[in-house]
Amino acid sequence: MTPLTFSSSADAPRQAARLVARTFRLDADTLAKLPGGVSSLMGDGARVWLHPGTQLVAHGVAARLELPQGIEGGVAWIKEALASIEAADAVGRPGCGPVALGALPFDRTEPAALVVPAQIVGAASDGTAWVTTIGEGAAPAPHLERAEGHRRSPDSFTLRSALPHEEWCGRVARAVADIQQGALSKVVLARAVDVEANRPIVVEEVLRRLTALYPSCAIFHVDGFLGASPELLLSRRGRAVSSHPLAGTYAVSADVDADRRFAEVLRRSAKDQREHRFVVDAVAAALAPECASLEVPSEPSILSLRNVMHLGTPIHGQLAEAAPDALTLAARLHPTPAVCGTPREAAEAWLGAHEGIRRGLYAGLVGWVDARGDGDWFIGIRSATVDGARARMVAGVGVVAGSSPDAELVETQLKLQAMLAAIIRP
Ligand SMILES: C=C(O[C@H]1C=CC=C(C(=O)O)[C@@H]1O)C(=O)O
Repeated sequence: MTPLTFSSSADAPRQAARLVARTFRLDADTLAKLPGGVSSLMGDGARVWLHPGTQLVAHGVAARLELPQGIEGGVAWIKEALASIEAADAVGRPGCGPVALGALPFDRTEPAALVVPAQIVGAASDGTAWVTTIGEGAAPAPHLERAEGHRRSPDSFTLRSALPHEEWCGRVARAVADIQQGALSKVVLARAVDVEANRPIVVEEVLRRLTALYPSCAIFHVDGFLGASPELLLSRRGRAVSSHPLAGTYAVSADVDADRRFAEVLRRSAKDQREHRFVVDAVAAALAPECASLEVPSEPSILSLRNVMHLGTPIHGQLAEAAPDALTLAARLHPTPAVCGTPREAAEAWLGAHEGIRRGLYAGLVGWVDARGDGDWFIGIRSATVDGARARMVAGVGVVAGSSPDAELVETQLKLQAMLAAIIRP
């Protein structure tokens, strides 16, 4: 069946009213047939969202939600369109009922789309699991067969930096010089590495490795764009809102004592504190007008991953009564100085002139929103775009006064480890 297409126009809710959604709880017998949980159902074509809070594995498309003017053209209509779908929801958890899921580009004006999947199998952290199906006129019967079939992974790879190291370091030096001249205070410069394999990359396997290596992150896959993001841009559950901005990075070793010392170095680094503060201030300033209360710790804490540790500040608030949905709030925050820079317009202009890569979905928004306005949106970092036997991995670093080009190059290499370890298995 051809999916309905809604675009950011007044008739989206009328179109949505043609759809019917049904959500029911998965019983113990059904769950016993899925020993890996809902992730057992992710084949290569599935849209996947695996986070300790909420897991969603989606198949098919009931509707495409198009944003021809990008998120700049407005996203509030998406929640309204979801709310006008006729829904029978026997579970009532965040992520149940109609959901819009996907990835949105870094560039706010780039045309974008989300989908309302035809089927979503979901799970909450307490083990409650459900299936939602959506169709035109009637909700179809669910398909809960496990994805079978084994495809041979590639065993030969070539890797190439999109820019030679010296050239990329030259751009970091240029950014530092422009910052010293006062043109801007921070810019996040990204670097791409291209992979070519001898056989198509098996997306499902990459996702399984990411899940094993980065269990605290949001593991995602949407049409070849996949990754393990540690950075929560915005989560909304009823009136509760949270964000976890990250910036400031150090290597992680396998030695607990060494890591404790590294964490102390990172905490005391004036350069990293500055780089971090720009992000926290921007997130807090954008959220404050929507909140009845907002808690912003005065000092960052350490978020430790397998390859790197970051300075992170967990921000929590209670939204005002009329506050918008999760996606609208996330779109308002984007792009934060964790992925763009400060001031934002100057950083965007600098990147347009000097970065030399098309970011696409890298450092954009990835996540979901439901018909109540609840949702999770992470920043699409620690990610790659896979197309058959090719993949492009991208990693960026925050450049401020005092940044060293060589150290920033090493930092991109550390960050790239996340996707390298998941994709390159010769
Ligand atoms: C832009 C990226 O990371 C951001 C998130 C955490 C720490 C960062 C940093 O220390 O530069 C970046 O702001 C990336 O991984 O591509």
